Amino acid sequence: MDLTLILASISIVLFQLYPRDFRSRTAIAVFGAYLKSTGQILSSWPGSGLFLPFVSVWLLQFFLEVVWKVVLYPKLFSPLRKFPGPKPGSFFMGNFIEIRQHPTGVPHRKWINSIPNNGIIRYLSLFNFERLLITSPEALREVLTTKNYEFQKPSNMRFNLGRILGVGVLLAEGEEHKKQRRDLGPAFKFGHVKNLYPMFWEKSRECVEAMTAEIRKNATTTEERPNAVIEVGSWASRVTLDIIGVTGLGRDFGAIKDPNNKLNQTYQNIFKPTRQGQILGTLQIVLPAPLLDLLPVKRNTDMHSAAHVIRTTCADLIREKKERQASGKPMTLDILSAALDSKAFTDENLVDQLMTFLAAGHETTASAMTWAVYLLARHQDVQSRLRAEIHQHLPSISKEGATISHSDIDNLPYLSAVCNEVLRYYSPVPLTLREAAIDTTIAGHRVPKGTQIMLVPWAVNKSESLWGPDALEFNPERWLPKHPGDIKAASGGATSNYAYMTFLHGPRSCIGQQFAKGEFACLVGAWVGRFEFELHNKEEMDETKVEIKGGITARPSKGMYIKTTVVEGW
Ligand code: HEM
Repeated sequence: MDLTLILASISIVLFQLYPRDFRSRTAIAVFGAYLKSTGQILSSWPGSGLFLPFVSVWLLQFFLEVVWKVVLYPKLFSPLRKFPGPKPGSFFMGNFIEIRQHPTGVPHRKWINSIPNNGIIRYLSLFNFERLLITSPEALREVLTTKNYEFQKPSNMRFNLGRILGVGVLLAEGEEHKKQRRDLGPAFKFGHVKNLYPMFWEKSRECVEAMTAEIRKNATTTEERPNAVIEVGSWASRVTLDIIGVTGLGRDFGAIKDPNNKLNQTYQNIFKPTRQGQILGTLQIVLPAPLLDLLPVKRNTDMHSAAHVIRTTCADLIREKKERQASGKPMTLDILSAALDSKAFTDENLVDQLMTFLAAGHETTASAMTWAVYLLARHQDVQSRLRAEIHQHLPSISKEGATISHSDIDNLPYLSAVCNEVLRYYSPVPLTLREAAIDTTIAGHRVPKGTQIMLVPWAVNKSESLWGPDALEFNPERWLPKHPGDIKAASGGATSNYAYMTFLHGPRSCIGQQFAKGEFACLVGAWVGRFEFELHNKEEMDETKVEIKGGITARPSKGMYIKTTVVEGW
């Protein structure tokens, strides 16, 4: 038999066994070149050197691999073909074009509500790479809880996030993750978080006072009450950065006072959507992220210098805190102090943990605040009712020194309902992914190692089969008990807790969930108590007119401009 044919057959087998192994392809090419040089194969080919045969065999394998992976496997052989899914829009690019044309998670939402399925929808990404969208509580429970460690974060995601968020608990896997989660647990327990509410409130107060001052300064109208158009997203980022600074790390970054604060600017730059960022993100579907990171382009240079600023800030914070500890001064109530007390982390690892808390703990809540203001501006009735509750039950924010406790905030039913509904409707993290670390099953179906699993809060949180026919409506009422003992209200009337994916579930759910909910409620309470919000751009009453940037968190790509009026006397 022709040896070329044998080589090609071996290649196909190896491609299946080692889909990403360039070494096997190279080894076969070397072997092929050797056989050619000894005259055993391709003897009619011109030239006697090794280079040309090596390149030819290498390219032949590459070509076969492409044909196998892009056409034959996904279209004819994959065991995942049995799952229902959207019709591919393109022969080579599957559903990728539709995904690119819409904000992250929006096509998935359409599919979840239009494609009958039993918990899994399959679609195709660029070059027909397969993706499984998990849709039912049973399948979500398996991926997130019972088989949690069988589904890990893909390596490109780990690399990308690791640059800015550090390799802390968010990116650890397996036993290492279990240990880190256990050691950090006490700092995030409600028993600790509830003591942070007065600090959340004090920072919220500082923020509304600074916003009020800016509105009064810019109010040019002759209207009775001072108002101005402000970009709420940047205020949200500044206040949440200061809150995580004080309550998480024991340092006031001063971003509310100074919009040009270096750390704030650094985060703004890296979370800003850029064309280069998008192109690099797309290339990662086919190329390893560490390779792309070597390209000398502006996006990479920006990311490297941002990582340096963030890492240095965190290392300084740890040094200061340790000096304080050594000098016997009383320690503050923050998460870093709790982590130091646990003595479970090396300084280097603590830097990574802090980087995680800083980014994961402020961009997410800032996104939630931006969407809260947008939704309240669109729903004036909800806004007025919420303000009435706040004015009736919370102390005036003008009173310096007046403080609140966790129960003052958590006992306001309408505030809780509005916050839950905002977090359901515009989940700050629209989509996250996992990869099957071993051959496994979901809902009894075989899922091969390496399969990409999509967890999409923007789809599941609005699934009509889980939330009912009004899933796509903003309706805080769903979180209020309809009658005494109505326990379904606690899950917004959904059929399962897994319908609410904002913080995920299971061992890898958001460790900062209680923190985030308390902080968010304090901020919403303070902002809505002090301001009335109206859309500046009336076109945005139609939510499809708000351009949304993709990325780790979802935010309006051009900012959220809101006519903000000061409510006097509170
Ligand atoms: C509204 C605000 C927030 C939302 C919507 C949110 C959402 C999430 C989500 C969806 C994850 C899982 C990501 C994944 O595994 O792919 C996560 C993980 C995490 N979040 Fe949050 N988060 C919020 C606020 C916070 C805050 C305030 C902190 C810290 C103070 C925090 C710290 C973390 C950490 C450390 C993890 C990793 C947990 C682990 O893997 O064990 N988050 N968050």
